[in-house]
Amino acid sequence: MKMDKFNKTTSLRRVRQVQFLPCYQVTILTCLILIVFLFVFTLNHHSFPNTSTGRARSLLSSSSPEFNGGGQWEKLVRQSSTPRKVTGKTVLVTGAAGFVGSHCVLALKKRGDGVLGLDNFNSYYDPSLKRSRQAHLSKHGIFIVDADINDADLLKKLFEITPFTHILHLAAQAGVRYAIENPNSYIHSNIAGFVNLLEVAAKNTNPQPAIVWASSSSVYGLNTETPFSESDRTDRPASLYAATKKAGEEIAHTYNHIYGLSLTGLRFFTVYGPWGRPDMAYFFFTKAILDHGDITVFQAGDGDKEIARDFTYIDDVVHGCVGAIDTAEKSTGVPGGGQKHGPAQLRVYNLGNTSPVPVSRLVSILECLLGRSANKNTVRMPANGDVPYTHANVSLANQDFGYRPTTDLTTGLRKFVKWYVKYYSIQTKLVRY
Ligand SMILES: O=C(O)[C@H]1O[C@H](OP(=O)(O)OP(=O)(O)OC[C@H]2O[C@@H](n3ccc(=O)[nH]c3=O)[C@H](O)[C@@H]2O)[C@H](O)[C@@H](O)[C@H]1O
Repeated sequence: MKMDKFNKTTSLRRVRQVQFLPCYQVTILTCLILIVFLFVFTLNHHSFPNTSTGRARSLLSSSSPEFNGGGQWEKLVRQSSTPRKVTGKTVLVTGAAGFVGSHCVLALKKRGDGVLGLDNFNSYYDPSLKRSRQAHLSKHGIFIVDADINDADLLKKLFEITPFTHILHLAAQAGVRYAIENPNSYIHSNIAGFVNLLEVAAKNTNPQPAIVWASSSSVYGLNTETPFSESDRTDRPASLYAATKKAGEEIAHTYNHIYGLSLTGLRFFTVYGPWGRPDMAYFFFTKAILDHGDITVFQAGDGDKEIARDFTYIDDVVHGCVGAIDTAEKSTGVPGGGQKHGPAQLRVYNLGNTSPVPVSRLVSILECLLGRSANKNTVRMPANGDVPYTHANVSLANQDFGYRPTTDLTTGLRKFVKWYVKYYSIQTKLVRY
């Protein structure tokens, strides 16, 4: 390539300059290159592992407890719980691979909060569904620690790594009827697990977090006056599940009184939606209708009264959980569990839909959406802990944090069914209903 005069001269000068750079300049240049290299290397190793890489993704969705405690594990804990926004909260969500937990984790992360999940991935229902939720969340940089809320040392370790501002405690043994089969599971999770979490929050954190936790509409038990309000009596639970949730509310009062923990109980009303729980009627009714199986619809009284539930769509419940977190006041206790500085916030709210629907209507909606009839049997409600109806008055949650449910059952079930057939790869034509 012919070089013109200008280029030739310039290039010769440049070559000369390079040949005769004084030693000190070469040294400085070398140091600068090294510093840049070190900086880039460090950045790569301290930035959140790119979850698109197999190893990072596998760590984020790691199922093996041995990751609890190692350097890489600690880094995942720290990165997942670091807020993206300066004003972001740092929330520990227990039951994060559960139905309500996984939806709340995603909502908090998306708005810029730091979120760390914790879940024991038990086999109360299909653990693969929990693992799928975990994989879905890991794409958003959310780490779920595989552990049980009864593991005090693990909880203390997490608080050593991250000073969580809030705990959203959703881990529990759910399900009204299962308590007949496995009562101890309710004691393990809903009583011992809750007390363990409160013990760590009260005595092993600095500062103490504010806690929002899942109570249940079932605490209204055999009440007959509707709609149910938070000030109604709750001393007639109809199931062990309800009794453990009621006990949770009393335990919350104790830890609030002694240790100054800020505590907010949320009484969920039959929550449903995509990524839901297979142990709930709307879910297994859908499966049965698609599989041409039988479903049993309970009837109250002498088998002649409709049973109804105030079915509440998951997105409305998530808004309620976030609202409760955003209006939670700080705890007033001191590290180590000494004398609290003053009274701490203690609240309880209904999160329902304010419009109960008979179970038979739920079945009709599913039949229309799925374009198939159900093989329905109607039986008198067994003595299994179920109650004839639930109906929420939500004026308190609306007043305190703007809770306002907006999803009717047909709309919500349409979204659920759409998710269901996709998740389970079912080839069926859904009806626009
Ligand atoms: O509000 C709550 O706090 C609870 O809500 C949910 O309990 P439930 O309201 O009982 O929901 P779900 O099992 O879907 O039964 C729905 C209806 O179908 C009736 N039902 C049930 C089974 C059946 O075979 N036939 C039937 O008619 C049954 O009698 C009921 O009337 C959560 O599981 C629980 O963890 C808790 O969160």
